[in-house]
Amino acid sequence: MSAILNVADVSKAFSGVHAVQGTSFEVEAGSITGLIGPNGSGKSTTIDCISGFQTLDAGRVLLGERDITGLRPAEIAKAGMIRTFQNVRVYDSYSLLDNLLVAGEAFRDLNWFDALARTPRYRRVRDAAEDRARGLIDLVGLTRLSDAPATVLSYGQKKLLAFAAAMMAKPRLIVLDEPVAGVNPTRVNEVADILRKANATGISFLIVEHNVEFINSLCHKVIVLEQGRKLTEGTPAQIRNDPRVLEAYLGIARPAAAAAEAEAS
Ligand SMILES: Nc1ncnc2c1ncn2[C@@H]1O[C@H](COP(=O)(O)OP(=O)(O)OP(=O)(O)O)[C@@H](O)[C@H]1O
Repeated sequence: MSAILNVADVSKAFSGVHAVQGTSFEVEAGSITGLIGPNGSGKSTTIDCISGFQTLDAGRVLLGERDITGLRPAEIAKAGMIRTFQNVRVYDSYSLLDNLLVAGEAFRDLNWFDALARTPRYRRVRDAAEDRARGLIDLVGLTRLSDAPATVLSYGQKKLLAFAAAMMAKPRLIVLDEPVAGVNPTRVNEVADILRKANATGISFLIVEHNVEFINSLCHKVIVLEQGRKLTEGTPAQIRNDPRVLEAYLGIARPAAAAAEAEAS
């Protein structure tokens, strides 16, 4: 399988704090990959560096074949990678539909005359964008609210809207920052199903999340960070049974035999 994202030896420090130290990993095309680790292990800084919201001190980031190191977030988004934020960003006074039309920059290539005169070109662009937006609103299960202002949505629903907005631009890779943090636990499986459906349309995902159960149920591969470095990576089953991961999370001393076995692997 080829990589949609290749992160090579990325480092970032903040006035002496080594938030990320020589981290390398890949996201395979078509996969859902999880990025986990204890508080302060460098997850947010890593995805900030990948998506252009932080400059790298060292390292390289490839999106498919393209070197995106040092590009600005808007350029990276144009190249096909969209990143969402833990704090949801939606326009409360806009309808769900308008939120998606704005996010998808549906009218970017139209001039003022097209818009003012409602030219056939304008109508074509608008209809295509609206069809896509309505499809995505269906995908996230908010159909009955499409024309309501986003302010009526619950926090979890706003996260789903932000996710639909990220999909508007037809990205190849979406980086999700804690998609189920603060979401009602009864709704977490629904979010997982929505992400699986989106993944089935060909979009790859890199997901930062504290909810390890959610990550294990969803991801093909999981990368574990600890103190700014990659501790390990593997399938959810491998990660679940890795004593080093348990130790990183709980800070517990591992039995000598298990530690030796983990180091030998
Ligand atoms: N802007 C900043 N200025 C100074 N230090 C920072 C900054 N951003 C992150 N750090 C530090 O870098 C380290 C990694 O932080 P980061 O937020 O990337 O970890 P995280 O794994 O995302 O944590 P959490 O799970 O708590 O969100 C921490 O020690 C943090 O205090």
